[in-house]
Amino acid sequence: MLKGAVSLVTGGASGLGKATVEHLVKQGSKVVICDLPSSKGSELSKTLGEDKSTFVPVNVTSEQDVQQALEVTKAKYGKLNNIVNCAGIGVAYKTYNFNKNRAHSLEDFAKVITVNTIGTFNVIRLGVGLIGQNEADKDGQRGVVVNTASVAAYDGQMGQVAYAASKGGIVGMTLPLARDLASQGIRVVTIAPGLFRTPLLISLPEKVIAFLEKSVPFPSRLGDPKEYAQLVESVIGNPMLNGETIRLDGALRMQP
Ligand SMILES: CC(=O)CC(=O)SCCNC(=O)CCNC(=O)[C@H](O)C(C)(C)COP(=O)(O)OP(=O)(O)OC[C@H]1O[C@@H](n2cnc3c(N)ncnc32)[C@H](O)[C@@H]1OP(=O)(O)O
Ligand SMILES: NC(=O)C1=CN([C@@H]2O[C@H](COP(=O)(O)OP(=O)(O)OC[C@H]3O[C@@H](n4cnc5c(N)ncnc54)[C@H](O)[C@@H]3O)[C@@H](O)[C@H]2O)C=CC1
Repeated sequence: MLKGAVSLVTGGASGLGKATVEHLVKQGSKVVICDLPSSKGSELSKTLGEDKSTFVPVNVTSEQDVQQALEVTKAKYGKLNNIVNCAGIGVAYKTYNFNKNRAHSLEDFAKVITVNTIGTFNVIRLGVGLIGQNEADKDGQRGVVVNTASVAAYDGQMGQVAYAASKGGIVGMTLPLARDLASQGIRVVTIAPGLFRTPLLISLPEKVIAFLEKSVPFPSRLGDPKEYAQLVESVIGNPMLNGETIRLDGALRMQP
């Protein structure tokens, strides 16, 4: 399924995106790594081999950047089969800080929605144009889009109002996207990870990580980003998975 395929991974220079890039390359896909210019995407591509992977500096919120990445994809590999949206950010502020009489800044809220929700949609709306040019396989399929939400879309903790809203937006757009793109044989599936050992997660205070880790019923540990990449492969490989969000969380339900 992945042998000979071409995949574009946003946020591909770190954490879940990086593990996905490495896994897809191992399975025989060419991969376009899209991440911020400041990221380590270029080094990653060199390590994996520049024939198998290409880094394109991309801010997912920019139409021009995403178009540029699609042009590079077409010029270098001739087609696009899969998009995996991993780029994302978070902030941790309560809705109102009653100690300082200060409301959550609207700028912070908007920033998270812009990168996580609008950025994800921006990449999909432009990228499916290229996927749609593929010849359909015998099942009528032309390609697959995999998004990354979070369990915070369902049980966001205090201080996660912006992040949870941004991820809820991704969960909410999954079915209408799948419906919009069905006529072209493009599937859309979202993964809602629990807690994975990535630079984003380990930037939380150690105490918080230890508490969160213990709250995962089984296995009671942080997930390995490779386990996320393994699910991406399964989603791409299973033609009946569509329009759905899958929790990947060891049965975690986060506490308030
Ligand atoms: C990554 C994934 O996808 C998976 C996950 O979800 S993993 C789970 C991640 N969970 C989180 O990140 C939890 C986020 N929440 C928190 O960290 C905390 O609830 C919190 C920091 C937001 C508040 O902590 P707290 O100690 O209960 O609140 P509080 O004492 O009111 O605020 C602590 C500090 O937060 C900041 N703060 C809180 N509310 C704020 C606001 N509305 N505006 C600006 N700053 C604020 C301030 O710096 C404040 O310090 P001061 O009191 O000195 O001003
Ligand atoms: N680590 C975890 O436990 C969980 C992570 N997630 C989600 O998984 C995704 C990946 O997260 P991690 O790998 O943990 O984080 P990470 O911080 O390791 O990687 C995120 C990558 O996205 C890139 N990025 C950020 N803003 C961007 C933008 N505007 N344009 C292009 N690239 C941008 C960053 O440069 C970084 O390389 C995020 O969407 C995150 O919200 C969801 C649930 C749990």
